[in-house]
Amino acid sequence: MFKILTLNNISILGLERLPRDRYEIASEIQHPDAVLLRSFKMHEWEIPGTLKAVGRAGAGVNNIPVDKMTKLGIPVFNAPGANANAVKELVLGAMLLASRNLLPAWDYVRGLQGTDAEISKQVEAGKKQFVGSELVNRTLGVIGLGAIGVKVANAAQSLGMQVMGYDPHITVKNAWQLSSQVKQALSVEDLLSQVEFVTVHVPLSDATRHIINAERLKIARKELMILNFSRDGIIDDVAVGEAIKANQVKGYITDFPTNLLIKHERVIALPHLGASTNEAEENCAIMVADQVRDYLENATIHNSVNFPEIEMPRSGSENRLLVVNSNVPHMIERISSVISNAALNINNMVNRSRGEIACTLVDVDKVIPPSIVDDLRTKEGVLTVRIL
Ligand SMILES: NC(=O)c1ccc[n+]([C@@H]2O[C@H](COP(=O)([O-])OP(=O)(O)OC[C@H]3O[C@@H](n4cnc5c(N)ncnc54)[C@H](O)[C@@H]3O)[C@@H](O)[C@H]2O)c1
Ligand SMILES: O=C(O)[C@H](O)COP(=O)(O)O
Repeated sequence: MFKILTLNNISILGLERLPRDRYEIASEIQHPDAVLLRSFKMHEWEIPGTLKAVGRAGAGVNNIPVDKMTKLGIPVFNAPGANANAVKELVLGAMLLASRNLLPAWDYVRGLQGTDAEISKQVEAGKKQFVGSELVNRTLGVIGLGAIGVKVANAAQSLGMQVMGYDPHITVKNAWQLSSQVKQALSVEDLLSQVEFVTVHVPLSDATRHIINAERLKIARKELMILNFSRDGIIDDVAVGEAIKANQVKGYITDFPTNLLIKHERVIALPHLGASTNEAEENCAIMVADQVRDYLENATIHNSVNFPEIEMPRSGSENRLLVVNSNVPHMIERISSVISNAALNINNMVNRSRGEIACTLVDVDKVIPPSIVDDLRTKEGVLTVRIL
């Protein structure tokens, strides 16, 4: 029986992928084999010795101590692209909210009083305060052309916007999916100097922290509208506040409210709603539950942010061994010597590495004695060993 600890609410459709005869799932459980989470901040969380896998039902993993997990030999899975459409739709909605002054207009209407005829009169008299502008022909810059950025760029293009994109690490797959009408910016500065709207879709890292800052805002086109549906910290909120005051920036729409900007009249702050649709929650939970299950049962690794992709079809042999080890010389030699000393014959074997980590998956001809786990654990470089 595998024990799964949920650190956030995970869609039931995802949890149903883990059969109850083999999985015990709870939000409080001792000695979990895996955790499933969304935005729970795991950095201060005490990692149980039994933990074998972490499944993030979403895209961003900055809430997870990924480096620490790697050192412990624990793969972290996420759900790439599974909530991208939800974010794309909210970004489009946010641009429409801002460019048509919908929030102040709504506030105005809610304050109206009188008979229907009087309200109608006030509507016609008041509407001139809320004249907006259309998105067609407006310029949008997209920083980060991954699962979300590509969808945002293509959708904005199809609404008639002129779109520029910046992503020095764009994948071939995403480049193929990007509309050929999207122009390539050569730098963040190049992009900011040309666009009226900018939206960021990058993970939070040292390289992306404050990717829009005071320096860059000085170069930006006047009256820039900034959208942040990525993460708190990617935009320098203090610099944006100052730039709004100086009329360099027209407005800021963020999914990550802070005290500084929460009540600012030219800031629209939402409660981290980007991925909060039924569809996205279900897609993410299903994807990550399937991946964690396949890892626990077969040692298949798909969509891990810190481990290599690995898969070896079951050949009828149920005697499988997974060794997670440091990616250093002589590991295969050490592992195979323990296996041959136990008089086991290797039927199939796969070894894959990524950065400092390697995984060795071995199917053998006989039942694996549990003592082999202890033998392997004593070998230099071995991080974790499992019989599956
Ligand atoms: N608001 C929400 O609810 C919500 C929902 C989903 C994702 N997100 C955030 O959005 C981020 C992106 O999600 P995604 O699914 O598109 O991820 P993704 O991995 O598919 O795309 C990220 C892209 O950013 C690019 N990138 C990295 N560093 C860059 C840099 N310095 N400059 C320009 N581009 C850079 C990468 O090359 C990649 O193409 C997530 O990491 C998460 O933080 C927020
Ligand atoms: O990175 C993500 O996928 C989003 O920020 C969604 O976070 P959530 O799952 O907590 O809504």
